[in-house]
Amino acid sequence: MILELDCGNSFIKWRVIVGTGSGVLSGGVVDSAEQLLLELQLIPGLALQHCRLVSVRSDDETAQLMDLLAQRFGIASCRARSALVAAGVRNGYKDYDRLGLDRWLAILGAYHLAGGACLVLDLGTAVTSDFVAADGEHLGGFICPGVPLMRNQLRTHTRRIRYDDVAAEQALHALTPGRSTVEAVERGCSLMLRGFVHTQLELAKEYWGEDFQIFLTGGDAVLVKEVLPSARVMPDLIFIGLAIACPLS
Ligand SMILES: Nc1ncnc2c1ncn2[C@@H]1O[C@H](COP(=O)(O)OP(=O)(O)OP(=O)(O)O)[C@@H](O)[C@H]1O
Ligand SMILES: CC(C)(CO)[C@@H](O)C(=O)NCCC(=O)O
Ligand SMILES: [K+]
Repeated sequence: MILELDCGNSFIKWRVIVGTGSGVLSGGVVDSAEQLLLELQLIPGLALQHCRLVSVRSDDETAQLMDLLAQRFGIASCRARSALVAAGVRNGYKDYDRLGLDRWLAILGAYHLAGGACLVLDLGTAVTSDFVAADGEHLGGFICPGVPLMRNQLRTHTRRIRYDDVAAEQALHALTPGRSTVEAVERGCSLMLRGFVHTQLELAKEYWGEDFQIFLTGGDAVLVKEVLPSARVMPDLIFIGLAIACPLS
């Protein structure tokens, strides 16, 4: 059994797969290493042999997590690293090791699946887009705040924008102009996200005409699914890239 971890800025996404195949035994989303250990304890018959992980957190925090896993399960973790070239893709950053590793793995996963040009969108705490040409050349991408950050900035820097999570969810059944604060903010942020995604799509068309695939991942992928009917929505895209970056025999 292999433990796979995607340590994002807000959450740790985890799953346990059986062998090197794609059989997923269990998985989830947690907000701390402690919570991860608690959830793993609940899996009957858990027998971890390996761990591979990607982290956009600090080296200290990531090393702590790897130590914790070594102590608890006696396993070493393979951590995905930056590379200039991997699996037919050339990193497009001027300083290749500055490109977020979650982006890099999503790119590797997408190019592997597409075998051609692709637009990769990851909608998490931050929203990112990346462009990979048919020959595997990564052209770069864009980073902007995701919905959780936009919403929190509004809450933090205003006095009268206040509402709860339940109201927030209900506000998104339509995208007509809001008639309450919660509707106005939630729909506004959702439209900003859609506008961003739409712009990425137009840019990809300028580069490649109709000859490219779109990959959509991250917790807020559902918010833009409708505007990208041809997108492949792949919650596990980073894990696909992780298996490419950290192969285990
Ligand atoms: N128990 C849970 N706690 C938190 N999020 C959950 C939970 N279950 C499912 N989720 C979903 O998982 C998503 C987290 O994935 P997301 O891609 O946003 O990760 P992130 O760590 O916030 O972002 P990033 O990887 O960019 O730092 C949330 O948006 C939420 O929709
Ligand atoms: C942009 C995020 C936060 C998205 O998770 C991550 O990929 C990251 O920390 N990247 C480093 C900066 C960059 O990619 O240019
Ligand atoms: K992410």
